[in-house]
Amino acid sequence: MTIPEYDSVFRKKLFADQVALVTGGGTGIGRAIAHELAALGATVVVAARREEPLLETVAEITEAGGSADHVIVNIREADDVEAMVSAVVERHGRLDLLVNNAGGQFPSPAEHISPNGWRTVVDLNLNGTFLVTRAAFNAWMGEHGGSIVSVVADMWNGFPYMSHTGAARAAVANMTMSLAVEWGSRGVRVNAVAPGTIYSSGMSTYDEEFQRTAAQQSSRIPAGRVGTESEASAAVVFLLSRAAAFITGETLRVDGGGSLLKAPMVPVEAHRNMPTYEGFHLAREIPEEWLPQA
Ligand SMILES: CCC/C=C/C(=O)SCCNC(=O)CCNC(=O)[C@H](O)C(C)(C)COP(=O)([O-])OP(=O)([O-])OC[C@H]1O[C@@H](n2cnc3c(N)ncnc32)[C@H](O)[C@@H]1OP(=O)([O-])[O-]
Ligand SMILES: NC(=O)C1=CN([C@@H]2O[C@H](COP(=O)(O)OP(=O)(O)OC[C@H]3O[C@@H](n4cnc5c(N)ncnc54)[C@H](OP(=O)(O)O)[C@@H]3O)[C@@H](O)[C@H]2O)C=CC1
Repeated sequence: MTIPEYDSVFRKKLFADQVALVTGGGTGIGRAIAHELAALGATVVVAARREEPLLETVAEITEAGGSADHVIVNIREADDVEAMVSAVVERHGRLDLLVNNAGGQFPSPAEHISPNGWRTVVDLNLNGTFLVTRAAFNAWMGEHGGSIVSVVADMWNGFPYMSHTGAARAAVANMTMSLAVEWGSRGVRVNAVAPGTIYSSGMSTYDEEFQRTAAQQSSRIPAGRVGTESEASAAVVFLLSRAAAFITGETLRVDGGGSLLKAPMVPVEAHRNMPTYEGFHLAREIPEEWLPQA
């Protein structure tokens, strides 16, 4: 299927002569970011574990008149990451823009997450993001400057059934602030985007019930709906661009206001398993009708 050139709201040659690396750039949000950056003049390298989606995205971008290629990488492997960043700099002579988009997790009650399941999700979303960021800084940006945006998640106020990824993404938001301070003097801006529920290819990795709940809960947020891949991409592109030249260390929410009025994605059951504390013998007893009707 021929797809038309990406219809970005930003101006055409915004990233002319710049080189961008987008991890997870073969699918979903990453694919949209790769398309948008290429449509704005960047040479885009997409990177992930599976070659087929990467090749498809590269072919689409090329067909639309953009410049792109791909690298196979598992961002959980430090050697892979070093090789990926070296390949980008060797092939294209520079690395101006980095989008840490690769990531993911599985929904699970915390008590059922195995030690290895926890480690894997933290390894992917926190350690992998750090490894790629560090490699990009050491190979190019530390000397020449650059702009980095990491995709995190709506982990504000906790992330039930997603405790592993919530912890890892909150850590990335904190790392973003640390690196913004450490690397400001090197001309490197470091920001993040925190999407709410985005109707992306990633959603189909979840079972039907999870997807149904996510859609239903999203209709109860201020925007009244889920978000699109392009809405996430536009925020990433803005933060990468010179329009955000005075923004660093920020995590921008792209969630239709959902994090302000969070509709829980898991049922919160009525119960009486948290007894009250009475430290004062004249304390008023809570009337029966104010207690949960289990
Ligand atoms: C509203 C939603 C907001 C967010 C949306 C999105 O992010 S959309 C984007 C969505 N896109 C993505 O998420 C894409 C990227 N995500 C992924 O590739 C996987 O989710 C991954 C991060 C677990 C890595 O997978 P991998 O194949 O490389 O890992 P592995 O096979 O080596 O397993 C390692 C450990 O994890 C355990 N385990 C794995 N799955 C489950 C499960 N369902 N249940 C329980 N446990 C599970 C597995 O059992 C093992 O532990 P064990 O048995 O040794 O104790
Ligand atoms: N959709 C949503 O509602 C939300 C998404 N996000 C985050 O946005 C990002 C993009 O997600 P989305 O597009 O929706 O989903 P996708 O599942 O389509 O994207 C995840 C991408 O990450 C890549 N990836 C996963 N593990 C690795 C790895 N170890 N090394 C290299 N690449 C890897 C995958 O490619 P491959 O498997 O080939 O390696 C894939 O391209 C993710 O970080 C996701 O968690 C955050 C909040 C909400």
